[in-house]
Amino acid sequence: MPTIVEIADLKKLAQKRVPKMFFDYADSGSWTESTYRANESDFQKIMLRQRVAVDMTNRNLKTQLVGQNISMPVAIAPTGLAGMQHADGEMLAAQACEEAGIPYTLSTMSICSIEDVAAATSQPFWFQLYVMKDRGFVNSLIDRAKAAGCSALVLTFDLQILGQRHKDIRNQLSAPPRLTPKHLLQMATRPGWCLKMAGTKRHDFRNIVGHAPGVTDLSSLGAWTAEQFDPKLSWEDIEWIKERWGGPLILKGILDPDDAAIAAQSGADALIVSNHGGRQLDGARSSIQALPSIVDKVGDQIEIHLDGGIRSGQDVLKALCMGAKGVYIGRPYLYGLGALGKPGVSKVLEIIRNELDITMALCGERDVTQLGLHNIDPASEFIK
Ligand SMILES: Cc1cc2nc3c(=O)[nH]c(=O)nc-3n(C[C@H](O)[C@H](O)[C@H](O)COP(=O)(O)O)c2cc1C
Ligand SMILES: O=C(O)C(=O)c1ccccc1
Repeated sequence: MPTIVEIADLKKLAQKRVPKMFFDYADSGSWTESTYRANESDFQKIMLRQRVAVDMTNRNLKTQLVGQNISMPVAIAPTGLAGMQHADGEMLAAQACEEAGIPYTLSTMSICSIEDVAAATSQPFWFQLYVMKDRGFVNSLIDRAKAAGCSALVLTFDLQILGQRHKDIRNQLSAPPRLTPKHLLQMATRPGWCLKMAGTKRHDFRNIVGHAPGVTDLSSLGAWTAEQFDPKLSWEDIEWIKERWGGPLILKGILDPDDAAIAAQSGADALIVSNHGGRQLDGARSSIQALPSIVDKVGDQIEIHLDGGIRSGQDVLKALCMGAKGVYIGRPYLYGLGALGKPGVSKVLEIIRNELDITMALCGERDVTQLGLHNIDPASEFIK
């Protein structure tokens, strides 16, 4: 077993353990992947101010997101097909989050169902909603999330149609799902993964299979989902969703200050500055570059979260200094899951927590809620 020091170590291990088409699915962005790369590399353009001779005892990482107490300002981002990185992936990741005291967000496109994850945990988790054309089905998802005790709804606004994903197309990982000889070969070279998958009944999109009309197997599921994402989704839809849901609502996928201004008036409790991890509009700016103009415009009106490119506790700190109240991690937790299952996700959270704590102390700060632009070197890019 290699020594695991940073997130990149878990990524290497996941690549060895997860069949290629599923590792690539998690690891890729859309088209040329320039936005995906910028999400990560733009964090390097921000420099921190080193301060010394400050009392570093009694440091605090605890904070709140949408009024809920959490042990550090980090949540798990919703990711479809997480259960393909590791058998029962969604249940295991939710358990790791529960132990770490941070929110887990379950994707609409999950392998395990809302009810599976509720049965595997004892603390509320968050649910991410995709608005489908079949509004009856959307209503039933909202009702099921409520019944399962979910404590926030994350409404994704940046996937009315799917971005162009070249790696998925090359790997033939597209609707309708079909196993090719190449897929079988990729799985055969990952026997540990196969054994665990053979040991679980949860192989399909259980939020959908058995709940959506006419979806009975993988092939009818592919046809149904391919035509279900709603190209007519609009700001007006927030109203009926908010009313039916009745709890904290978080709007995900805002990158432009003009959209942020509308989002701030929409009745949502928070927005997530996000480009879907560089998986939708390739060529859009990175999340961290987009953050300052959105904070400027609506920071006093709505709680602002961010995701995209967070690969360390230091990245978390930079996002907080620039005005995000909390961040989400997508790929890092998927790497942990693919590498080691639940202990891998716990390890990711432990690494990030430790890096955040040490970086904060070396910046001369003791409380994560007190970070701000005063901790950023004014010579950094994206800083006015
Ligand atoms: C494999 C994968 C699947 C994803 N599926 C969803 C999804 O089902 N719903 C959603 O709102 N976002 C989805 N996203 C986007 C993430 O929620 C998040 O915005 C992104 O991963 C953040 O960037 P990061 O991976 O660099 O942390 C997905 C991302 C990945 C990598
Ligand atoms: O892959 C994604 O980013 C995503 O959001 C998604 C969309 C449709 C099915 C599964 C995942």
